[in-house]
Formats: sequence, C-alpha cells, structure tokens
Amino acid sequence: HIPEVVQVFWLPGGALSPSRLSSELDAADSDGPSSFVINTYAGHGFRFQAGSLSSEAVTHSGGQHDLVILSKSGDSLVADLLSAVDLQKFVQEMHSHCNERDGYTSCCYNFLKTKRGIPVAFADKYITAYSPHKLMPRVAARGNLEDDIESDGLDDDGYGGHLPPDEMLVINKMLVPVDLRWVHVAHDSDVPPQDNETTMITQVTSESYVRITARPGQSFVVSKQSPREQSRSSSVFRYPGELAVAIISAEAKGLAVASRDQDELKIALSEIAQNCGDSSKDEQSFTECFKQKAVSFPPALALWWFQLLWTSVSHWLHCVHLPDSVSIRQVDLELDDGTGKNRSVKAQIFREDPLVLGISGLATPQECQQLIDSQDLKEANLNMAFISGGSHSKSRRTLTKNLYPNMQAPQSILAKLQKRFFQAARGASGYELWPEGQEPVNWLHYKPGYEYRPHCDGGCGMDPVPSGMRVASSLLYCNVAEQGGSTIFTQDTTKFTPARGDFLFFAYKSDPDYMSMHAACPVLRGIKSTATQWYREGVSKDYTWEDVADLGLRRSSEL
Ligand SMILES: O=C(O)CCC(=O)C(=O)O
Ligand SMILES: [Fe+2]
Repeated sequence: HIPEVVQVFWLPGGALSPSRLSSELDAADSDGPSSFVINTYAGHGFRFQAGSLSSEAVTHSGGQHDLVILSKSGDSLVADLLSAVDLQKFVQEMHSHCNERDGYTSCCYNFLKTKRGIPVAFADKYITAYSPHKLMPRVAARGNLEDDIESDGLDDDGYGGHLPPDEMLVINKMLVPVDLRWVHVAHDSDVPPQDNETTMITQVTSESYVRITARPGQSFVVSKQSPREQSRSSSVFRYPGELAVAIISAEAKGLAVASRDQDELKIALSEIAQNCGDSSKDEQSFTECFKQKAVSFPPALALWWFQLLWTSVSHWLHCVHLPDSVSIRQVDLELDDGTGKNRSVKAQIFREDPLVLGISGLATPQECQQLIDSQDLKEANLNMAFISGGSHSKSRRTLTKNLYPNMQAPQSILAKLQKRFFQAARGASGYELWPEGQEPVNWLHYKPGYEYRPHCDGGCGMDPVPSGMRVASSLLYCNVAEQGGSTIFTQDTTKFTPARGDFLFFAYKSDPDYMSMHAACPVLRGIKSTATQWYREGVSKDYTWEDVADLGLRRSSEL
C-alpha cells in the first residue's frame, strides 16, 4: 500500500538506458490498493516514483499481461515485475498447490499474497486469468446485423474510437450458419487443420455477428456444412491484434474471410464515403447514401464503424471532402541562411486570428532526408506508450519520438532546422521565441490509418496564456502522405495539405474560443512524418520549460 500518487516514467530504451529520454507518462492515484494499465511495447522500461521514493527500472517483456507490483520496503519503492510467462507459471503452481485442499479460494488468495504480494483485491483476476481454460477465446457478445449496434454496449467511451484490445468482431454475411473454431495447435498454413486440432467456439448464425476475445496470433477456422456434398468448406484466418472485423461471405468455392484491422477498416470506409461526398450538404442524406453504398458491409455496422473510426461524419468531410484553405494574403519573412546572409521567404496566411501560416519548402527535400537519416530517427525506436484512461494520448494514433537538438553542434541538421523554425516563428508572430529552454522537437510518424484526433497543444480557452506556457506550435512535414494526412483546424474550415518540406505555424497565445484546436487527418495512402516544435515565451537556459509550473498540457506526458 503506497498512500501517494505514483508517477510513472517511461524509458523507451528499456531499463538499461534509464536516464535517456526518461519522460513522465502520467500519475496514477493510489488510494488503497489500486491498479492502472500501461499500454506499451516489448523492451520499454518504466520507473516509478511515489513522493520521495523511487523505484529501480523494470523492462516490459512484451507479454500481454506483465504485472508490476509496487510496494514500499524501508526507504525504497520496490517494483516487482512478473512477466506474463512468470505469471502463468506462478498461477499454475498455485492451482496445483491449492487443488487438493479445502478452502481452495482462500488458499489461492493466500498463495498470491504471501508468495508475490498480489493484493486480495486483485486475486480473483489472477486466479482465473491463467487457468488452463483461459487461453480459449470466448464469446463476448452477439447480435443480428440489423440490430442497433449502439445499444449493444459497443460504445466508444473510453476507447477513443479504437477497439478494446483483444477483441474481434466476426460477421457472418452468408445465408447459412457457420462454425467458428479456435485452432489450438501452432498452425501456419491456409490448409484447414484437423478437427482434433481445433475447439469449437460458437456457431455464428446467418447474417449475424459475434464479438470474441482473442489473443494476437491466434488462428481460427470458419466452416459450413454443405448438405449436398456432405463435406465442409472452411477458411483459416489469424487474429493479428487490434483487429476490428472479420467478414465471412460466400464465394464460388465456398466461403471467404476478409479480415481488416482498424486502420484498414478506416480507409475502406472512407473509400465508400467518397461516393457520397456530394450529398454532404445535409448529414442525413449523406448517411443514407453511405448506408446504401456500403454493400460489402452490414449497413448498420458500417455506419457505426465509420463514425467511430472517423470521429464523426463532419470530421471525415473536413478531412477528405473539403478543399484546402486558400491564402488570404502573403507576407515576406527574413531568415538568415546560416552563412550570415539573409534570405527572404514567402509565407501564406490562412487565418489571421488566431494565426495560421504556411511556408512552402522551408526545408529542402535533402534537409528532410538528412533529418530522417539522422541517428535519432530509426523507426524501431518510435513507439507509443500510454496509461489507459489518459485522454489525450488515446487520440493520437501515431508513432512518436522526442528529438533533442544539440546547441553545441549548431551544424547538426536538427539544430539548424530548429534555428530556422524559431526565426520563422518570430517573424510570423512577433513573439519573443528563442530555442534555449524550449521543449524538444517531437517527431511523429504516421502509417496508413494513423491520425491525431482533435486536440489543443496548449492554450485553448485562455486569454492570454500565463508566461512560460506554450503560445504557438509549428510542424515541418518531412514525409507527406500520397493521400490523406492533412492538418485541419476543427472549429472552422481551415485546412492544410502539405508538400514535403512545408512548414505550418499556428499561434494560440490568446485563444478564448478554442480556435487553435486541430487534428492530423488519417493517412489514407503512403506515410507522413512531421517534426513538431512547441513555442513558449519566457523560458531560457536557466528557466527551462521543465521549470515552468505547467498548468496546461505537457507534451512529454502524452508520449
Ligand atoms: O501531424 C499533424 O498534422 C499534427 C501534429 C500535431 O498536432 C502535434 O504534433 O501536436
Ligand atoms: Fe497538435
């Protein structure tokens, strides 16, 4: 029991590089035994702090259910990590230890508590979690395709538009029922496994769906009895994790399964919506049209998914259908070209107040490439971690990494570009913005389907923001999507679709009406990478952004 708030620090490089890029994830309130979930990837490390107590770093093994138990021992905070594999062995030990005894449940409680300090409050979860039956996928819900899906509890509350992990929706579009079986032996081919290698999960009746719990990598077989041939036709598919939907339909040979993860589904639904963009004047006719065009999906589901994955119909319209903003006027900004000489660049104003301004080609394609090739930017190091329940993190489905310009190496590409960002930012806004003491540059990498949902970087609702807090942001686009990936301002129709090397600057020092709220639209084709710089006034080498008592969002806490 740790009667304090626990701070969680993320160590992207794992426990072996604890000092590098340590960033605060979030604080988890612990009033009595409580728990929180960290969504992360194998190899990432975490360190915990409660008041003045600090723990050693632990590294996530990559199992689905690594468990960290925090406890206090003398003057230190102990973070005991049980990997999913340890946990499974441990719980099996418990089952065999307690099996023969009276008072099975209290024996289990005792075992968990005394051997590994798992509080009774969580014991039930672990007693069942790794029981031998646990790996078997289970039916979580079922319904007919014509049912009102929303009333099924499939609302997006808490999921930020993404599916709960480890669930998939299996839709049977055929006029006959199919059997859904789990392949419980390792299976790597498309050839259906033997019956004795599978276990029946459920029958999915005609034109209906089931939601089942599943673990990434598990394989499934669907089959239907063919009365004439007295044989089965079957199809095997694998749950890749985060899968939104597997649709079973009739095919000449028998049946076919099309499975899509949430990113693929988002894109497929957008393609359908494209046919209806013209009816966008009235949302109702748009949705009617959409339902009609969504022939390959059950219509009620398709619309539900569309709204869930695309935030809303109007968000899709803004992202995909509305044209880019046109420049209201052009201004000349003076930049020094690094050799002491000034060069003048043209900037386009897309909105006067709060300002949105673009500069095409602020960086050359070569400079962008140099940045991408630089040490810090290997895609393998880009990943996400966040605490479940953290609201702004969920809205960001993109890979991210902080980049620290080395001021002692002014010729490094990052330092050079950052200097240019600040010159452009000062010229555009007239604010006192200087590189010293500012937040790192934040690199974002978007794959197809990835996006950053509507959010504010800083001062939404403030007029003006307190000194030391963010007053503006800029983006340098180093890879641009072939389709999608625009940056939009969601309170009006401002929209910017970048070309490589473009720069977008927007200010919010005074933004009482949330006009700086913005989003990165889903990438539909290709990839997109941006370098974000946030700007604060009043910070310096001696009073850095980390010294500012931050009332607003602190980006590192979103990582
Ligand atoms: O990538 C984009 O278009 C937007 C990124 C963004 O909003 C941010 O980094 O805060
Ligand atoms: Fe942003």
